[in-house]
Amino acid sequence: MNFCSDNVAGIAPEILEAIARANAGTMPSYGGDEITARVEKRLGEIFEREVWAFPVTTGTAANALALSTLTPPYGAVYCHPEAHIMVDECGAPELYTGGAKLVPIAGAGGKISARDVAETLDNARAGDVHHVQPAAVSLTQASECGTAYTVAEVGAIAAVTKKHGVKLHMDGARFANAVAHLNVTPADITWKAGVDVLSFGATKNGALAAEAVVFFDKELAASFGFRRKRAGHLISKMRFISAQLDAYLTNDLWLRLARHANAMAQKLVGGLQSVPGVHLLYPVEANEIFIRLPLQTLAGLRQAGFQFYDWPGAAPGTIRLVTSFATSAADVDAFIAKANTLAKAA
Ligand SMILES: Cc1ncc(COP(=O)(O)O)c(C=O)c1O
Ligand SMILES: C[C@@H](O)[C@H](N)C(=O)O
Repeated sequence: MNFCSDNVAGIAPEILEAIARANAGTMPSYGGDEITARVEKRLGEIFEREVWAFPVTTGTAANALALSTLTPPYGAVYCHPEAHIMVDECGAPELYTGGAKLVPIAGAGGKISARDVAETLDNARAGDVHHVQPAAVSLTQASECGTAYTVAEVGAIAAVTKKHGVKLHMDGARFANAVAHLNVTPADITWKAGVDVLSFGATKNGALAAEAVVFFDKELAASFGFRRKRAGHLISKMRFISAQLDAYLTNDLWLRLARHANAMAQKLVGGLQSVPGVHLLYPVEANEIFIRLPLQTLAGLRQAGFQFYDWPGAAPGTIRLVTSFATSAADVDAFIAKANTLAKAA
């Protein structure tokens, strides 16, 4: 069983069927099709307001291109040191913004605080020609540590960014998992709290390759289509990306898939509490678990065929376990049973 990432899971059957259904006949290309139009309308319904939505095929493209609308090339984009845009996008944000600087703001559990954002922006040397200029803050929801920002936390950060004339981006590669955990409305945790643009993720939660950059500000959205095309991310047969999002957003499939992934993570972390030598690093508020286990136990789990990442930069024995819509209760029970057997035998 593979707990490396939700990226290792397949495609939710409803989404695969939607792709096949979209394969009937011809449709206008480059997003001119009816499915793409329907997706933007559906996102408006879900977010309870008009939105400007642009499908892309990767979360990295969603993040980097979204940020390119928020900052000049001499700008500063503030994010957590473990943010995906900082650590795992190979310079795409820097490339597509024309060179903006990613500036880390530390914070516990993968989250940054309004207080630290305020202190950073208060001391950012705005107007000083020798310094990058504050332009955007990026939050990851759910975070790279498997935690979720509350509505109040997002709102407090947004109050600071707005005071400083700085935009607020949300990396929502696992947005569904956060919404499912928090039990809030998509509107409350985004634009109503002050978010300007959301990378709305679907790939990790059952899509083949589908994300949507969702703008809550028409002016910010105005240049995105050109930036997407220039980056080579305007998909000619867009209907097949949009069909994934259409199915994802139908009958709350996106939330049902995320709820299952989150429930499996809760089952897993609940079962692991009894394993001798286990140490949980962060609260489990989505579908990612960060734990430390004895190295011998980890070796035995790998020998038994379980797959998971050693977490880079963390203490020896620290691993990440990620559940998905496809994780079964039997998968979870097997991991817990094996971990217990190995730890007790050590
Ligand atoms: C938090 C987060 N943001 C963005 C991404 C980027 O997604 P992609 O790998 O599709 O570029 C990932 C990838 O898993 C991620 O974990
Ligand atoms: C790159 C890797 O971290 C990926 N974003 C994941 O969460 O699995």
